[in-house]
Amino acid sequence: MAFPKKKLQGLVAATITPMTENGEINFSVIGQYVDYLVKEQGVKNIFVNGTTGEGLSLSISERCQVAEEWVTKGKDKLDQVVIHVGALSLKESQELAQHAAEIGADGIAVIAPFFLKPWTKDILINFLKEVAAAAPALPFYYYHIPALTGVKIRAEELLDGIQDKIPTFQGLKFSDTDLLDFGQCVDQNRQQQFAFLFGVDEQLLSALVMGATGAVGSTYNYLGKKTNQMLEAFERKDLSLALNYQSCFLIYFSCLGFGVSQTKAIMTLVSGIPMGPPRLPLQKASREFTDSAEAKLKSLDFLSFTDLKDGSLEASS
Ligand SMILES: CC(=O)N[C@@H]([C@@H](O)[C@H](O)[C@H](O)CO)[C@@H](O)CC(=O)C(=O)O
Repeated sequence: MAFPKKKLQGLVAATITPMTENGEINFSVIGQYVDYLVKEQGVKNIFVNGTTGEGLSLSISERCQVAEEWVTKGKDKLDQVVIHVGALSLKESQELAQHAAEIGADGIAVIAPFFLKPWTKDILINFLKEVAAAAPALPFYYYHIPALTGVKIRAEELLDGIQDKIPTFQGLKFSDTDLLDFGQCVDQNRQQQFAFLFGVDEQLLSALVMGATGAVGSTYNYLGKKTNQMLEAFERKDLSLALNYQSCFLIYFSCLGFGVSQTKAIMTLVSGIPMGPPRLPLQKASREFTDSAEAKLKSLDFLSFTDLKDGSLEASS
């Protein structure tokens, strides 16, 4: 096994899947999207076909095509492309994992199956192990998102001895607000070189304090540059500056809303790249939402939003 590649750390954008107004995938803007992330947001790692990417709402063939497009367009531009391959069917998950390996992805991630659910740690591990075995040369990440899967097995419990069962296990994507569970994951695995990637963007600063080594999230598509400034402030131990950032994020952006539909609308406004509507059962963000988001972003003078270096995150207008 050619492990480890470079450890996955820093910001990882959970990519949106751009769609046309007819609900087809709009592959034509993915190249532009890669350039936007790298050049405008300073984000060089991506997480494809996850929650934000509506991975579970795409067909298997679409998921493969989307993964392939990101890997192809990201070549020599992105550092790491991790593909989410979780599915209700073990066979489909394995197929996606194999495909990710064939196209040269840098890692795979899997959520717990959420219809017929694994009720114990051992059952969940067995499922994950079978998926990981389909791509034995790829780093494997467990994607913990209990609010959406309904699988409440604590991540700390799952991680206990996981590498004995899944030798390719490289880290955890933790999309939950239980910072005690997250902190225990970090604390009890200090000897391992696992990646601890936090997935609740509005709580990232708290997770950094608990030992997060990186973050995966939807907002890094359009707030990557600002969040990188927060990471730098944290690194320099300038906590008041870092806190300024996180508070600003909460005050100014929480009111816009963070669902996939809203994320698509905000990303379209901020990047100028059309993300289109989400696929059913999600609904397109309302006109009222888009208008008020646009007004809000303008009032914040978003793109020239006061930089962290002056210690203030007040809107510049
Ligand atoms: C439930 C959800 O979508 N959570 C997002 C967050 O980035 C979330 O959008 C953000 O914290 C704002 O609430 C990520 O954890 C999901 C994610 O990384 C993904 O798209 O796979």
